[in-house]
Amino acid sequence: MSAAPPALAADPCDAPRKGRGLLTVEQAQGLAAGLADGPVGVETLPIARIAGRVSAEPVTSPTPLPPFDHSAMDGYALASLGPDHVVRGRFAAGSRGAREPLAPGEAARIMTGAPMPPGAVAVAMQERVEASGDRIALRGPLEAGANIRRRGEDVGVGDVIVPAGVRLDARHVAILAAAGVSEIAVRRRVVVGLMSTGDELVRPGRPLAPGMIHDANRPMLAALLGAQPALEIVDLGVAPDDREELARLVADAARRCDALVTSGATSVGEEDHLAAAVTAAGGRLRLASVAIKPGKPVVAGRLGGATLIGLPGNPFAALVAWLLVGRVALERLAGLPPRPLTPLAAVAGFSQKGPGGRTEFAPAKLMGTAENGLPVVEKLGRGGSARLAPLIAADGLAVIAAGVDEVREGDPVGFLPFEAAAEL
Ligand SMILES: Nc1nc2c(c(=O)[nH]1)N[C@H]1C(S)=C(S)[C@@H](COP(=O)(O)OP(=O)(O)OC[C@H]3O[C@@H](n4cnc5c(N)ncnc54)[C@H](O)[C@@H]3O)O[C@H]1N2
Ligand code: MOO
Repeated sequence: MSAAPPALAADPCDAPRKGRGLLTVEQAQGLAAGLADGPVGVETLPIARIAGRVSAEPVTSPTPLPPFDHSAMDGYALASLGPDHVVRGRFAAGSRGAREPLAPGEAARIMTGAPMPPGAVAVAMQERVEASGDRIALRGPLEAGANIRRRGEDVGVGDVIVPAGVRLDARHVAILAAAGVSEIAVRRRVVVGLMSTGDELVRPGRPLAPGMIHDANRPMLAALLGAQPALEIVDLGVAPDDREELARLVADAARRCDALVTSGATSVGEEDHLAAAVTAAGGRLRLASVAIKPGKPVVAGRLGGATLIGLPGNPFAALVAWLLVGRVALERLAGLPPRPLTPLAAVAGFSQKGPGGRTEFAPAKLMGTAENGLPVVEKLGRGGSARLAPLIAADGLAVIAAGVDEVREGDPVGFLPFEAAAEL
């Protein structure tokens, strides 16, 4: 976990802007999280449908696990630790167990998972026993308690088996099922509206007139977010570069969504109408310049009950701004604790001048291991926030810290694997 985000004004939109300076990533994350309206509501789901959702409350176990003392091995339950025993009785998993205790010198045939008969002090694996008729001899010494799993040794009654605010996966389903819990309270899906802005944008599949390009950002974000069960995606299409129409569209979207993620129109051009449109629709926002390269211009705001995140139009810039800043708002809405993306320590397999005041993110591949044991990162492509091809061969992003003057081969850099960024 990185340091806590800086304290925010009651309404982060009112937070003072420090001159024309860039926000650090942590400040921008604090802004995005502060704008989100707290976690969404709660619903109860059967455990078969909770994978990928977020737990809303701690779940305690109504039962001890294991529920009774039982054998961890196929073998013999022994009433004493001496070498020789007479075998009396047989217990398989699912058997109700014995009423009469074993007496010293007695043993019972027992299978893995069967309840321990009263009077038994250990289980000998059958491989460690010489059996002849109804008598067995141990091949070696055995400690008291050997191969017995005790009632409650894994989970006690009332122990928290699933904390609140975790993304649920197969592990959680397993422990809930084992404890006999069939349904739990989870956060409802966060409804996320995706909108691209720009008169030049055409849906993929349609032909391009002169000056037009295909919309890449909305399909990219839909793929990134649509795969997450904690989210419900609403495709809001492409909005034109028209202030009034954009204001109407964002106002309508804010009524239907918990979060509205747009791309384009964040910058200073004459057709960059997002800020004015949100304001005209009655929203509040902060135009932030974040110290990341690419992805610097980000709009964060609130419109009605919705959190608004406006990403830059260039697709690679939109991706980086999403991963570093926008994602944090959805984490908060989903009821997850902040999970900063922490780059892995690596060394540069390249040389370049430093990125100046912004932390640089570049498509990159891991290429072997340096003498110091750290992975070597090779940058791909020649940079550029509009280029997508270098991402295809990349395994993740090279991270070059703001303020570094020059990077030489072997210098420390960060590496952010794509897998680490795939979820909220
Ligand atoms: N004078 C300045 N110009 C620019 C600045 C600046 O500081 N001063 N910042 C540059 C940076 S950095 C970025 S990033 C972009 C951000 O621009 P916008 O967010 O306003 O985005 P647009 O102008 O609408 O588009 C930029 C670029 O991206 C293409 N685009 C937009 N949406 C999509 C989409 N859904 N799929 C694919 N491509 C998209 C658009 O056609 C433009 O080529 O501003 C710089 N300018
Ligand atoms: O930083 Mo812009 O976000 O370079 O493309």
